[in-house]
Amino acid sequence: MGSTWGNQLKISIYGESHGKAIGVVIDGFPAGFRPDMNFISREMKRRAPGTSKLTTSRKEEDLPELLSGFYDGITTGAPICITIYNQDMHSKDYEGLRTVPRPGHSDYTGQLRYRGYNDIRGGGHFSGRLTAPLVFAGALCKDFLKQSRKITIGSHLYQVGSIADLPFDPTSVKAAQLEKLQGETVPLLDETLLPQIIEQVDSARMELDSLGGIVECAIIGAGEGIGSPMFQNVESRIASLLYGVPAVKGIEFGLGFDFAGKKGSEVNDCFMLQEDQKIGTKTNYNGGILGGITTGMPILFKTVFKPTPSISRKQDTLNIKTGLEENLEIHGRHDPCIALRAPVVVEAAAAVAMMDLYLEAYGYDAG
Ligand SMILES: Cc1cc2nc3c(=O)[nH]c(=O)nc-3n(C[C@H](O)[C@H](O)[C@H](O)COP(=O)(O)O)c2cc1C
Ligand SMILES: C=C(O[C@@H]1CC(C(=O)O)=C[C@@H](OP(=O)(O)O)[C@H]1O)C(=O)O
Repeated sequence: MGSTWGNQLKISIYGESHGKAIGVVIDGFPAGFRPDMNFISREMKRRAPGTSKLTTSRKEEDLPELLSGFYDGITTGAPICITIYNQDMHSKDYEGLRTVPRPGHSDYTGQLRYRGYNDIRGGGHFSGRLTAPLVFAGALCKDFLKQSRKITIGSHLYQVGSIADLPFDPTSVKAAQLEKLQGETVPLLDETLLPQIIEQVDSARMELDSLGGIVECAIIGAGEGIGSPMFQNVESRIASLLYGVPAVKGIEFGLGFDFAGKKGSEVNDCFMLQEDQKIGTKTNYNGGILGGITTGMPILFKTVFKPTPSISRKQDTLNIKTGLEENLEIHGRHDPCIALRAPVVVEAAAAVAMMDLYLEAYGYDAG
């Protein structure tokens, strides 16, 4: 069951991009919680496709229908099941891709794995569309974590193509800053970069091409002492969810790959007593995690999204029936830069992971 994840809180994502519906079953969510449905619908809108020329032109409302797990707007403790009906499918765009697979997408490997029975339309279950139910689960968890533990999760576009934003300050990210970013269509720390970003993404699109990008995410208020060695550590819980998101090709915590060129004396986070008399560290190169367990400092990580594989430019591929190389021109509706829609998806993955860790640490009836 590749689409089920979790220990205390289990999520199971179902559906295909051009099937009737997509959705999620969430098992283990605490009873007695009244979610803020306006907040959840705002989060769904942050991810939804078809909102500008910088996204795929497929138009979906992404309105979740609540099928179970709520009574009078309050969670009952029973499994929560939500469905999002697909509305705007152009399945003709995908004819022929079984024989002539798209470079960089799942057409070829999906067939290998499922002996040709996979639904290839719109990428089927491999589609980025399956992040809509993940965002629902994430929004529910984010709301719970905020209300019951004052845990805040937010992110910004750290890089789009060749344009780099400022990084978060690793020792002093603030809840208000993260909440402000959640309200932005293109969340940036240096907002003056927005026109350049729009121009770069649009020119990639005009050149029938696509761009990659990096999302930097921060979790604050998670507290200290959460997580367990070795395989239930905070990094692996967050990363295992994020690697389930299509187009994610790398994640780094704290200084990440830049640790390689540093000396221990430069990057050991020295302990100190903070203003509130809590133990903290003077720096936060480890991104708030030591030994897989939270230190109490902000948790920080970056996630890289590859450039959208479906580009309109003519590409080489193989006709897997004839064994002959062919040219492929993709005529469909695709994101010129997945990273632009990804911040809310990254935050959702972080929220589900933190909720699972939180229930593990504090018990099922916590909150
Ligand atoms: C929010 C989101 C939107 C995406 N939009 C597209 C798209 O429009 N066209 C496309 O080819 N891939 C898109 N992708 C990425 C593909 O689904 C992904 O590259 C493909 O399933 C292969 O998986 P992999 O890149 O993880 O190897 C999107 C991914 C996400 C998360
Ligand atoms: C529908 C969404 O994005 C889709 C993700 C996607 C892919 O290959 O991942 C390919 C496109 O699908 P279609 O050809 O059906 O328009 C995107 O539009 C969504 O994010 O909700």
